[in-house]
Amino acid sequence: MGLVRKVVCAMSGGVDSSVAALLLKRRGYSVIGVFMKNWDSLDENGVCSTEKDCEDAYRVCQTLDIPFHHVSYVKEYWNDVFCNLLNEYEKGRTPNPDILCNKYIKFNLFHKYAINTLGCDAMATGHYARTSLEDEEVFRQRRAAPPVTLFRDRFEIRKPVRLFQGADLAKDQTFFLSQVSQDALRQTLFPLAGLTKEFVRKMAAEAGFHHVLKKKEVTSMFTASSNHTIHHYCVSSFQYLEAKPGNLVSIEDGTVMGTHKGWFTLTLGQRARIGGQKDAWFVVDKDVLTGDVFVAPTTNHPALFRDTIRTERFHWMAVDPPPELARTQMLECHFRFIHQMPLIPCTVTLNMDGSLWISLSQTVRALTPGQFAVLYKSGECLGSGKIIQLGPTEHTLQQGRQRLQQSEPEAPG
Ligand SMILES: Nc1ncnc2c1ncn2[C@@H]1O[C@H](COP(=O)(O)OP(=O)(O)OP(=O)(O)O)[C@@H](O)[C@H]1O
Repeated sequence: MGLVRKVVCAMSGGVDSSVAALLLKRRGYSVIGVFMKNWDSLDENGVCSTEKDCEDAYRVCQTLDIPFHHVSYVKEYWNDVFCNLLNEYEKGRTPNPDILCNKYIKFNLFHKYAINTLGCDAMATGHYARTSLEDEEVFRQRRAAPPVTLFRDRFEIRKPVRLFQGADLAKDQTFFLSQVSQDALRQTLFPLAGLTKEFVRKMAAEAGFHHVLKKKEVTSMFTASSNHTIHHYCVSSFQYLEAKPGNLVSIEDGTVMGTHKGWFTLTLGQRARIGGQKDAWFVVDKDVLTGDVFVAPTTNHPALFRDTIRTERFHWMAVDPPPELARTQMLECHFRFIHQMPLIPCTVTLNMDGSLWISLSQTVRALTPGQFAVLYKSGECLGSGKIIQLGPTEHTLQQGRQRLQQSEPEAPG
């Protein structure tokens, strides 16, 4: 193998990927900056924000004196991500476009473009995340091994590459990377792995990237800090779905409280606007067959809380389930289904079909089908699986207990 030191840096025109490119260059790699266009969108002034971001990425490349390319995945994004979103909505689920974009576009098509078309040895992004290979590189770099050795090892190491949280836990983005393939992970560098956002901003200022520092935090097309945020961004997809109006039904006594324009416009835990009601009501369930959306009064109603979910076949970052799970069918680890939500201890059971039952140590509000259950153990992101089934809510359990008490025969005497 000849000298393998070419790296494509995915550049969004934001601070993080600009500093990622700067660090790669300082580490002695031959860097190519590439901007990806996934979506045609106009801001409130009718300006295409994608073009502005592309221009910003180009200016950073000029400052760094590295080549710049741009690629369009608008068609592929539409087919692989957007249509996937529409399908999920039709099933009554709330999807996560960011995770799907990383899986199908950035760490699939873009990865292939970097390796096969541009002939590079690796790709890099400005994500705050770390892989096990990065650790080994750091170890070797301490012994002053040249980059050529590092890359050769990268291809020759057989053991699976693992994904870890980066040094800045407040910016941890492993949640969004939890569906990425082993092949792509093996050939990806995360130059910001050991840095904090604060330090990255300082580096950007020192490097003269003032135009990217001035921007508001640039994010991928959708960045979701909560179920509702994702949902808000996805509203644009509703125009492509057939409106399916139905009733808003009280979970407490079955009373019809009002109507809705289509259940896909409502997600679990979201406030349902019901005319004539003094108090706030929240979506707790949907019946895809009848179109009924069930609602409950108060944001902390027991019908919103549950502690068990089932996922689709789970995607393990390291390909196979952890040995402990394969051996005993059980694993103690941590769970999150929303980016940056505090990790919750859980017990995981592996099913024959590769799906998981996840039992949480506490009830969680608005666990939502379509979202991804992401698992962590000691700072490692183990992977994720789409939530497809929910366990009983506190409300169902309370009702069950009441019925049981009512049906119990009176004690004799
Ligand atoms: N349009 C794009 N073109 C090329 N790469 C992109 C694009 N959007 C995102 N990326 C890559 O994905 C990484 C994560 O993007 P995301 O927007 O989720 O996070 P970010 O922390 O705001 O990153 P940045 O500050 O670089 O925009 C970016 O750092 C960049 O490497």
